[in-house]
Amino acid sequence: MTDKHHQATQIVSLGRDKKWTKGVINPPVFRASTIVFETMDEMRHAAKNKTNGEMFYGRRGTPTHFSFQAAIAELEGGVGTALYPSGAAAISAALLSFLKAGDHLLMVDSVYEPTRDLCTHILGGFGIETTYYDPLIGAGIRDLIRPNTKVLFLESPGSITMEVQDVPTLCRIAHEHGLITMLDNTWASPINSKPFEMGIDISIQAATKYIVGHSDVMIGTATANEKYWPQLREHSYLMGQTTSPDDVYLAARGLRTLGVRMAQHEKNALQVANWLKTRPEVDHLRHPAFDTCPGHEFFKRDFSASNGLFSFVLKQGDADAVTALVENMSHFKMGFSWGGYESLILGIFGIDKIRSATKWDASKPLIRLHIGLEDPADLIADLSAGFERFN
Ligand SMILES: Cc1ncc(COP(=O)(O)O)c(CNNC(=O)CNC(=O)c2ccccc2[N+](=O)[O-])c1O
Repeated sequence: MTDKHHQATQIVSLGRDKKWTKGVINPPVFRASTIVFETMDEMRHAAKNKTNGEMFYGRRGTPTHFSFQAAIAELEGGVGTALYPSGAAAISAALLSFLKAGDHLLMVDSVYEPTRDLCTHILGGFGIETTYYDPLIGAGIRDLIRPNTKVLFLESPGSITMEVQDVPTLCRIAHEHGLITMLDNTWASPINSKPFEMGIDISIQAATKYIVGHSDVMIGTATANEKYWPQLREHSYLMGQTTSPDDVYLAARGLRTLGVRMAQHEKNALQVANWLKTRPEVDHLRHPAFDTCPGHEFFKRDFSASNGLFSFVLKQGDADAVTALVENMSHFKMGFSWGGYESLILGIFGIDKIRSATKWDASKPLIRLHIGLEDPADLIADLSAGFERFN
């Protein structure tokens, strides 16, 4: 389990090796395509070391990238981190780095919808078959594994319906069959769960969210263990994946306050969630730290803290009532994404239509909240006024 004190110190110091920072606190922004060399020996040396932190060509990275990659890899507990222009790019690149025509992919049914669409509209076209599984399947995953199954993909918790998966059990069974395990670890961020300690081979972050923390950069990361890092790194490079050093600088800047921001998001969210529990309109909370959330027992075992993102289900309400609830808020804004300092609210419909292995009761509306850094009393007052409009 995470040593939170040591981790707080790690977050301040990681990636600030003088070979990259040149002595300044925040690694400078090195913008590059061409890197020039004085001699043929220098070029040969760079080519030989192009994959271990030496400058070779812009797409291989600059000290700005190397610093952030080292920080994320160490925080997640992996060997190497590849960077991508978005979380969705990290997901697609990780899958395409290891899947080929004829392979079979096991994908969690509660996955972020665009990931589901990637499987349907792109991987399917490449002859890669996807089977969706119940996020709470646990050891039952064994029955879905085929001779051509190559990857088991997890997202825990699911970013809308919040089911927490039994990651260690799923990884153990996947490895008995030689599968590669990939986890969309965005909700935990690199600090609130340790995917490689649970048996994950590749951990993916939509760093766009909590790592950046200010809703102003799109960026993704994929971190691999020793066995899969060379292939992830090289296949991502060959697919042309690269990130702007300016975006990497802003992500690295966000990383330094990740711990303190996440703690405040968690504290604020728990206060709002406990108030929602008292509301007669609420059927149940889907917040991993509450026992009404599927997989709550796995949250208690595998996570060191929660954050600001959770959902709740209303006992009833049609689209007009939900619209009245979520519109005209003073502090909650409606927007896709989460993990910034601002509070967001989404009334999400049609979840039953993006499920293949599980059933979703669409008669009860789901509201997803991202609890930001505002005063929780203001957020509760906002929601209270929303319920007045709802009723
Ligand atoms: C768990 C997880 N994993 C990957 C990504 C993609 O990251 P990126 O945005 O940097 O590409 C995300 C992005 N999250 N974005 C959101 O939650 C906003 N919602 C949506 O984009 C969306 C899209 C289609 C349908 C429904 C939703 N929705 O969540 O409401 C994520 O939540």
